[in-house]
Amino acid sequence: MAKDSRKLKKKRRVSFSLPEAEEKHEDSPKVQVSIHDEASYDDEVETMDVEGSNGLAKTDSSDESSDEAASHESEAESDAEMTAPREANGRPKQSESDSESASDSDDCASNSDENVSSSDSADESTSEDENDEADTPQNDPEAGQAPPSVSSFGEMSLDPRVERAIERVGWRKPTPVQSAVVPAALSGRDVLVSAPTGSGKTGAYAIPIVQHICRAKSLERSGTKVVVLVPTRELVHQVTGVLKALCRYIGGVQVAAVMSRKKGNTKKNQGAKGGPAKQAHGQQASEALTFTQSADIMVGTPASIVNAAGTEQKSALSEVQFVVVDEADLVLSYGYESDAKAALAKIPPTAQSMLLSATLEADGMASFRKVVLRRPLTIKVTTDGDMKDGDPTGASHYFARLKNHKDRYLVAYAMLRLNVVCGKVLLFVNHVNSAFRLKLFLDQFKVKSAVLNSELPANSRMHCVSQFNAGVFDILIATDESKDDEALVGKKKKSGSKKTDCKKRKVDADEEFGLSRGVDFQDVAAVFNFDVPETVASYTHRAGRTARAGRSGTVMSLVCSDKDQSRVAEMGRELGVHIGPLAFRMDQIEAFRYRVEDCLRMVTDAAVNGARLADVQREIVNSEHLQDYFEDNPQDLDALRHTLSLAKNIPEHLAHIPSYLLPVALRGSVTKDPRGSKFRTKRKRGPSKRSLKKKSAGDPLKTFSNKGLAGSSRQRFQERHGIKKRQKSNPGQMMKKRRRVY
Ligand SMILES: Nc1ncnc2c1ncn2[C@@H]1O[C@H](COP(=O)(O)OP(=O)(O)OP(=O)(O)O)[C@@H](O)[C@H]1O
Repeated sequence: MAKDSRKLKKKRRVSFSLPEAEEKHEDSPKVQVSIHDEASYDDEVETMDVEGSNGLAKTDSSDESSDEAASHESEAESDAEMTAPREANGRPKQSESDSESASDSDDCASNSDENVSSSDSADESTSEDENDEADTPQNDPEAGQAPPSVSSFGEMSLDPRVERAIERVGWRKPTPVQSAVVPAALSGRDVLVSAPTGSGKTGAYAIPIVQHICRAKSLERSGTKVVVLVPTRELVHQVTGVLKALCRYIGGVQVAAVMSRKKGNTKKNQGAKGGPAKQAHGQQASEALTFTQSADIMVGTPASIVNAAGTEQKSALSEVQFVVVDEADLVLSYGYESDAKAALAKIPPTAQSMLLSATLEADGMASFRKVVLRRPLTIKVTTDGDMKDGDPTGASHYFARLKNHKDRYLVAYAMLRLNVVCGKVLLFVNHVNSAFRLKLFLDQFKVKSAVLNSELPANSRMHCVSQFNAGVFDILIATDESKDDEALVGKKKKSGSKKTDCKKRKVDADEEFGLSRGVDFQDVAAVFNFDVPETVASYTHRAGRTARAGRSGTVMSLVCSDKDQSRVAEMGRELGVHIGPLAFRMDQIEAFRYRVEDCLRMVTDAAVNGARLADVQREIVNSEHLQDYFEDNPQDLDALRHTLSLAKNIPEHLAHIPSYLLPVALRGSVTKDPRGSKFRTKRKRGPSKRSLKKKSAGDPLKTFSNKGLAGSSRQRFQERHGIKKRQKSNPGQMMKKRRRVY
């Protein structure tokens, strides 16, 4: 029967052309959205092709008049939509235990037996709550069908306040994933979404959530209505921000970032007060728990949601109607598993669910979707292979094969200090120590960078991300510790040892830390895998921090062994992405090896530990919690400040680069002042006439100065004002000239 139904799969293709203004990539790759409807008897697959890289803001509003009519029609119906979270066919989902008992027969979710069994439980539930029944879309005979995708926000029949908020956020057109997912979610269907990193998945679930809240508010329902589960605190903060922005015009909506204190994490969560997180949420970690009791929307990690739910029988989550699991493959597997299960168990089984990730194929997904979703619409956004190098995000992938680990620092020096790479750069390492080693190394060349790692309090981490996004500094070194666990766990999973997986996760410093997953770093020009990631998922999510929202970007992996190289190649194959060798001549930067290795020698283990300590001390000095203490004990504050000032004592001379060391290809591209600060951009205006005169009189061995980024504007300035490039006074050349003349 199941086989027969699979044969009935239909394919529909809809093409959208893209508005010129939004076009960011030169080539116009196709984004394919496929919708697989498990509830449909026909097991229908609907496929749409959308032109445009990453699909961001790239749909058009063709056939506007008919769309408008449809929109008005659906506006009239909208009151009857989006309220009670139910199955599309009007049947509530089975409870977890039910679903477990049914799971044997669930292997093929499209099988018709399952439809029948669900239908029985639906009848029971509808009689239980007649108010809900009146609001559900399930009375609509069409509700079981996959709703058609739309090409504009206007066609989504959204509340005008939500539309206004979307406009305010600056989203002009839905991304392909939003075009397909929002109507499906608004129709009351459970949805399983797989779409590339940076494709706008947050909006795809945030819009239906906010629309749902609008409706619930008008019915004056109290209690928490929506729960969003994410794996890390960074994402809690980010997603809360998006939801708050979309709720901007809806009065009295409370969006709570649930940042509970966890065993062993208390100090971290108590960290620096007054950072952006505090300003954004107005609550401290401990207070958030009380606040969330009445919040309409709760965003949290599985553990924090479990804490917030409390232990009483009628938990704070008993009224939840809508549950979203972002980064679902991670949240529903490995070390998060037990907390996620506990959190979902507290949510009524009738709640509508959405599961999303860029890497949904990961192990363990199949079993969890049975727990969370009932006959969902599976929406997958991919490219058709026309995309540059096959990467759905539009990033270019390279690897640089190096002889040894030290060479990575030489390459980092060339890339960052010699401006081979311009713009914001994200460097991923696998361990905290490696991160500080790299930072101390760059510090010596006065290249400004920051380290983000699990040792920092959550507020400080978020502050750091927002500073990076604001362009206060351009280079961020991120530890991607979570990937180790994933890799380890993945390996162990294969060998079937589940218990060790959970244990491994529990010994982590802050298991709710993670930067490669979901964090919306803005305008990252390049991602460097300074340490090669262990898993394909880790590679995908790291790479996904660049080339977001339709932009371009570069991903570069520094590989130092055959093993690393074959692992990177393997990852490329699995992802369907071409990871090519970087055309980079090491001999061109050999001249810097001596100073690079010299600096590396200075970055001893003691220095690394000192830097880690200094980081913590800085947090203490800035902590608002300790302000009272410092007022009573100023000598302690002075002592800490003194220690910190010593840590900054870095010799000046290495920041300068003698021009004779520079490879010819890079001459003119290196600035006097190292990159890394937004203040550097002041120099882009080019030198003044006075400084030009001064520099032109310099000797040939003088420190390389004020060229490169600034030099190009200098050239433009010179060309515009007819200033001739002065010949360098090379005594040897002068002699030749003289000989020629005489
Ligand atoms: N409709 C839209 N138009 C323009 N920009 C958008 C739209 N929707 C989302 N964006 C922007 O695209 C960027 C990426 O969005 P988002 O963080 O939701 O991606 P994602 O798919 O969740 O990525 P990841 O898998 O890494 O979590 C964000 O900066 C967001 O503001």
